[in-house]
Amino acid sequence: MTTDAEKTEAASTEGTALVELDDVSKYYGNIRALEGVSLVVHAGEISCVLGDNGAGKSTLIKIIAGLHQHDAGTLRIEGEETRLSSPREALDRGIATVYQDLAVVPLMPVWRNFFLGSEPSKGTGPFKRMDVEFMRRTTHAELLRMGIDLRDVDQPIGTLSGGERQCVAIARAVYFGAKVLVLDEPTAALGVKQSGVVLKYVAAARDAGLGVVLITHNPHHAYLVGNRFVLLKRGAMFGSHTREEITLDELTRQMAGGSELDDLRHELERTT
Ligand SMILES: Nc1ncnc2c1ncn2[C@@H]1O[C@H](COP(=O)(O)OP(=O)(O)OP(=O)(O)O)[C@@H](O)[C@H]1O
Repeated sequence: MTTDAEKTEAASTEGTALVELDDVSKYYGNIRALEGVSLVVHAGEISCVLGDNGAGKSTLIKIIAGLHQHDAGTLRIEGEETRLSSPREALDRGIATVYQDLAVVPLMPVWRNFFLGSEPSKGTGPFKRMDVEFMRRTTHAELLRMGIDLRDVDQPIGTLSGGERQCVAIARAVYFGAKVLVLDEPTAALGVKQSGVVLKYVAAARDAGLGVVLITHNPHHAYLVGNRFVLLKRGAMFGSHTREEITLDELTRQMAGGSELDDLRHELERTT
């Protein structure tokens, strides 16, 4: 029997990838942050990047988000080879990044955070004629569309749980037209229940046709929603699998597989 994830993958892989990293490397001086890393992100799919501390996950995000440029290899966006020179350029090309420490203003209402940067007082872009009631209604409706019924959008966003704040940030990116969502450890600081809420929300964004890059160190979270899995360690890729190619047990084993022993050996070699 074909699962929903398999059907989504079969349909989406027919088109050009939204984002593709091919054999990408990045160095900070002598430090190898990434070497020979490849990743593909299709519409309607979640590509997970797994790795422990120092694996190169943040560096990979920064290349896709326009904060850093790669030193070697190729970045393609919708088939076109490119280098992103700023976060603004990444956003303009439909790539929205939601960082773990969300850029929200805790004392501002949820709806104001949702529309931050596009309020009527600033008169920017197509939103200059928006009124407050419209923004309140839209914030509520957009969250509800993805399965979150937030009754009071006037409450300060700081009163929401970490998981709910993540969902508001994701809903905002979707509403403002992102094609690709890059999520930096969205469940890292959350308990099981809140992680479930966020992962369900991420899957809803995927099902709405977005391509998602999910950065995580948790193979269970990745496997619950992911279509592809790239495994990083000390900047190098040590595995790249589609969902059909790997079981959760195998993914967990590969992530845990001798990692402590490897790290100890690495430290020993470095210091002797
Ligand atoms: N600006 C920088 N200058 C020098 N070295 C850096 C810089 N940023 C990252 N590094 C190094 O590059 C490597 C990869 O770091 P990166 O932050 O991308 O890993 P990570 O997987 O995100 O780690 P973590 O989960 O701990 O945040 C590490 O060895 C790190 O020390």
